[in-house]
Amino acid sequence: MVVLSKPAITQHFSKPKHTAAAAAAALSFPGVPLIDLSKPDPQTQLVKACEEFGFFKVTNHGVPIHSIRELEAQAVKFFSLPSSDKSKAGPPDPFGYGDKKIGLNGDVGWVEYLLFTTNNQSSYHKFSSIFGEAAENFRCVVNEYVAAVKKMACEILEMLAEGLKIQQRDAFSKLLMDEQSDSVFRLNHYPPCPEFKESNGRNLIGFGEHTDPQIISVLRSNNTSGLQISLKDGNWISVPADQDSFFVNVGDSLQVMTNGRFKSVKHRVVTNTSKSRLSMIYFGGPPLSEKIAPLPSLIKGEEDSLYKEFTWFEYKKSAYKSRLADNRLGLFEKIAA
Ligand SMILES: C=C1C[C@]23C[C@@]1(O)CC[C@H]2[C@@]12CC[C@H](O)[C@@](C)(C(=O)O1)[C@H]2[C@@H]3C(=O)O
Ligand SMILES: O=C(O)CCC(=O)C(=O)O
Ligand SMILES: [Fe+2]
Repeated sequence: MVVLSKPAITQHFSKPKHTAAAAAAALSFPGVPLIDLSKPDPQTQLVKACEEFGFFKVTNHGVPIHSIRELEAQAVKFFSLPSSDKSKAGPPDPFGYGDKKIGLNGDVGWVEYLLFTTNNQSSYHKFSSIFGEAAENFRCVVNEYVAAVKKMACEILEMLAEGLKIQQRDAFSKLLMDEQSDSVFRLNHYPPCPEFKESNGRNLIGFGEHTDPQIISVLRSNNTSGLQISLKDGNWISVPADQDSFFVNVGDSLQVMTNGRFKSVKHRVVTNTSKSRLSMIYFGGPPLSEKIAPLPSLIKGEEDSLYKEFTWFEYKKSAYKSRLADNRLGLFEKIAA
């Protein structure tokens, strides 16, 4: 277990709402779709999971265990440093170390984090002042992990294209494979939050509800729970932690490219009262100049495109002006006649 020092509570954090309806929904939920990548033909299962939940869990993923362990060790080492050292790797503008403040528009969470680009290494400069020569080691460990997770993400995207009967198998994966792919890597550390244990049994928000803007997100965490997803009826479901598996989210861009057939899942993280949560997320995005629009083969019969075409640059620019919980795709939806 990762046990790191906890920061003082200095700000007001919202609390997730718990209702009887949410408890009932949790009881009827069949569980997070589980896809074993070593089994033949997971295409149909993958498509179904993306349509129903926009979220699934993957086992037999092929990401080397040593790569996961080394990255976790580096992350624990970094987040254990004194705040005065960690803040030298900030601010997250948009890459670097951040503490409690998420984005630029007033969102806060019980979380500290590191954000990196994956296609240019400039986000590592801030590290050299803290880690010295070890910064190079940190960079190698992150690069090795990201390469392995990106490979898995591309394989999943190719199976999804096959499952959707898209002629071009790499219609989605080529965007992540592109040298200019605007992908992001994030390490999140949620310190335990015991101060509120007695208040009313509820946990605070670690990372507020949102959808991910990119094509696909691949998340791995330690064995501390906290991640929740929103079902279509709006009820929240806790995702049991599993440090040996990966969790995959459909992002807004994939929802658009599939003309709304796949759902960009709303998710959030609640804090744990006694254990710290450490998560590592790869957000696979397209090049900035890429035009995002529904693939023609996915617009059925008389159906119209639900979205106006936009470039990833345009989407990102508007996303970074939004609050976490905003419906970022709203601006790009076509108004039904
Ligand atoms: C409040 C914000 C943080 C965020 C940029 C934004 O303005 C809206 C989207 C947020 C999000 C969510 C998914 C990823 O964690 C992230 C890196 C991304 O691409 O979009 C974050 C952004 C962030 O933390 O900078
Ligand atoms: O840390 C987690 O488990 C999820 C965080 C998340 O959704 C994000 O960083 O976009
Ligand atoms: Fe997210």
